[in-house]
Amino acid sequence: MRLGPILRSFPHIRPRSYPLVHRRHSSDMASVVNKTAHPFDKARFDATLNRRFFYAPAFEIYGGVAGLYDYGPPGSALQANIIDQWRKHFIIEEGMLELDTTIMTPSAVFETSGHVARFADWMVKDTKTGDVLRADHLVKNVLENRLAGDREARGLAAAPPVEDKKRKKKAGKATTLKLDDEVVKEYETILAQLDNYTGPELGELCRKHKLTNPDTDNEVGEPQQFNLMFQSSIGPTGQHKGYLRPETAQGHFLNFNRLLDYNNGRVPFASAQIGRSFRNEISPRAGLLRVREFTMAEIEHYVDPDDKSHPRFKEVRDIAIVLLDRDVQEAGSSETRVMSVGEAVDKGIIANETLGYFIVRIYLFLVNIGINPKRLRFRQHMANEMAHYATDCWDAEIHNATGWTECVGCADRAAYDLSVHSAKTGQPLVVRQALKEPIVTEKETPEWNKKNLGKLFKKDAAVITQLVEALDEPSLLKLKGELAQGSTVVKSEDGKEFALTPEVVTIERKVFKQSIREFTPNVIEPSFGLGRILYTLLEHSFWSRESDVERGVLSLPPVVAPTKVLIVPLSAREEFNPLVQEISAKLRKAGVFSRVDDSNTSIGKRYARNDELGTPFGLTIDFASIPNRTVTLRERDTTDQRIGSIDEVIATVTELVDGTIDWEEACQRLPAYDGVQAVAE
Ligand SMILES: Nc1ncnc2c1ncn2[C@@H]1O[C@H](COP(=O)(O)OP(=O)(O)OP(=O)(O)O)[C@@H](O)[C@H]1O
Repeated sequence: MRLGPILRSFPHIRPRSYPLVHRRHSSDMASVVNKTAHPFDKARFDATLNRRFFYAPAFEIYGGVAGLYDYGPPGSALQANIIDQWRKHFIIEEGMLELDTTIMTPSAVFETSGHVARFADWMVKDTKTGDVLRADHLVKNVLENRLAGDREARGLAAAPPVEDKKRKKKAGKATTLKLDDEVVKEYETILAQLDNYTGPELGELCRKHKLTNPDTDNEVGEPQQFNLMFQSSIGPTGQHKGYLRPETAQGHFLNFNRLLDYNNGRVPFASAQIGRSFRNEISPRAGLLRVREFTMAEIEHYVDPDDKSHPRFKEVRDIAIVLLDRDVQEAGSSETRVMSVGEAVDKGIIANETLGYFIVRIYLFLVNIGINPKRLRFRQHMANEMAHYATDCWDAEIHNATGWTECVGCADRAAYDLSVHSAKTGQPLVVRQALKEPIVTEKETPEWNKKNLGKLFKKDAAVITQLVEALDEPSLLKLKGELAQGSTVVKSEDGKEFALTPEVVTIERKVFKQSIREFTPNVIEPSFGLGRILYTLLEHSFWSRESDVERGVLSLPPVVAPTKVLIVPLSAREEFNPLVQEISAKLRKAGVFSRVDDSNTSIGKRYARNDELGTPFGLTIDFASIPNRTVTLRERDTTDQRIGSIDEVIATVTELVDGTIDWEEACQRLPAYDGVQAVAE
């Protein structure tokens, strides 16, 4: 993939900040750090996140509620740093207009947007226990399980586990059965097209393939729609229905006229918003990947429907991305291909330049914060899957222990939202553009004698005017000819006939000059779920050293790491305090977030604890530090240590955190630490 040119175009993504090609991910950690890494262990990973309080079930001491989580200190800091990068990458780099709109929304808004009628998933009920399952998830889980069982029975390499062991066991005897080749093909085809099925089709699949509730092995009933919005009421009367928003987008659209005015009446421009959204998910079981309350970051980019080119597209057109396009999925396959975004737009695979531009910008953002590009793909929506108004839609999917998960949606929503809100409220939500050259047109135009029209036709006058004004050019010409002969007849929809004469109406050819063009802009919408990104980033960053498999390391890039530097005094003796305070103050002044670990435990344990928290650098103050004013600098992934004067090391670590230098450059500045000074006690 060619990243050089694009990195030069977007200055805050510094090519030298842990260069993208050298990014550390759990899957290729061994080659990066030149040490042996232990394979990813989901159970150990989950235990580490829980122990270090990245996040935990909300209301835990009351038993918790499925799909609701609280973030602890490292999780909150990581999320804040991801948001900070998002704001720099999108809002600042692209000059977007930021919003903060309300969560509680009156019902009328979601009735108009279509959410009340259609923001729903298909659910099925266990016929005996009444347990509720999401229909498409049931099909996916059971078929994936059967395929995994088939691979096991054929003695092929076991597929990555799709569910935890307990559920897998419950999912039935089928898990170890060898399947017919045609059945395997059929299951694979169903899975490739899963998002394309309607509710009744999912019901048919359950019946045909005898798909039962994996927890109980009981049959399930017919799929029914379940609306995912949380309903509430606004005010004390209970008469004003409201909803917690399930996305932030409507808040953008309703402020369109003010935003347009703020942007001096010109398109293209984009609004951006980071905030909470709520979805009453049917059965959330996948940790942060499917929750009922989550933070979204959404962009609405307003563009001329007749010109969806993007002024900066040339900066990104050579960047290659992994695509899984619609045709491939509809043919029952999930084979991806690598293609430059320029080629994908030229060939019409991606609908337009603006959509292509945002797909690449999403890719760069994700890779910059530490997502492994080898586990990132863009999947196009299939025909049935796409909202009826959308013209093209691509999901950034990130691979993780549960498979591929949509983390960012990127859709061309056409003019749908602005048009429906405008029609409902009577407020024009349009752009008026002064034309450089006025458009001059000639057309046949009815000229009415209002006095005669009223006298002759009384209350029917309005109907007649409407009938004639609605005629197209050839019909008006025909009318003109008939009037020239003396009279004509027009017919209303209910069959009533009206005879017209030149005393009432004449048709004349007139010249019109149009100097303003009015249009409803189209909207390209990148929509990010920050919790899914945060979770997959943690997974991609987690690994264990072969020398200490019990302990994990989170190789988060410094730019998002919750704490950037750990200050570790070798001993808790008082004489270390002045240096600890001096170093802390200097790091604060340099804008580098640090923490001191002066706990009464071995230095190795303190480092190990902070490796699990993803802290990229450690500064050790030892007994030689006091007379020599030296300090050692440790890098988390390699565990290499260098030594230098306090000021030299602080300057170096500041640049490492900013991303202006990488570890190799730091090593050229600071000599290796041979351990001699530490024992000079
Ligand atoms: N229940 C959820 N929990 C966490 N994040 C979510 C959830 N639903 C949506 N998101 C995030 O919001 C983004 C935009 O929402 P969108 O409406 O496109 O998702 P979706 O298609 O409904 O997702 P899914 O098909 O997985 O339910 C998603 O890409 C995802 O990152």
